[in-house]
Amino acid sequence: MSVIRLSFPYGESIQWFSPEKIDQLPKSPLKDWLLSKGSLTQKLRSHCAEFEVKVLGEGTLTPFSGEFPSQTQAWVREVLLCLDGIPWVFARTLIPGSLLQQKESDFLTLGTRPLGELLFSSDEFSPGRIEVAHFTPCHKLANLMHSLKQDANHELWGRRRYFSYHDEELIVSETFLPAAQQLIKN
Ligand SMILES: C=C(O[C@@H]1C=C(C(=O)O)C=C[C@H]1O)C(=O)O
Repeated sequence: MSVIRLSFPYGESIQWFSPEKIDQLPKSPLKDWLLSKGSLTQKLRSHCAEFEVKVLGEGTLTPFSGEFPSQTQAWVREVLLCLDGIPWVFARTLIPGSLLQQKESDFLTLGTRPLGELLFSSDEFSPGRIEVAHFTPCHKLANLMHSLKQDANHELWGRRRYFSYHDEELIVSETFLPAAQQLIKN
């Protein structure tokens, strides 16, 4: 894992669309996973005996252009969500400094606890709109797939959710890795 941490951040600039703008969403059940409103952590936990959050890295970075237009810097957390040792989801969360300051200890001490436990444990955060992306990973995300022995040429489906906290907003993107897409299909 330490080698993997060296390449943080893995995220890449992706084109996100609101679901109704995508003419070909995947069939269910993958479509249901992409559009599900509750905690992804909870959903994932019900599909495995052992759930683990592997933190790839955290830090203050410049968002990609178009990723968080109102922010020049954001606190970024990238993790792998693993089910029975198999990485199912690459998640990338962006939190603006103004929100981080208000909940600093919560976010900075998360460690390997899932972010969902924080976002869904109180009504302080409200889940908002969902966007969807369909892409083939390139650069470091492709290398990460390769290091995880998953097909780096496999087209991936991801979703991006906005959570509001008073008048602030954070963004959580979750990409379903090839292993997950295979297992969800069955
Ligand atoms: C937002 C949630 O938290 C999950 C956990 C994350 C983390 O620990 O960084 C990131 C994305 C989510 O899949 C959720 O459970 O829905």
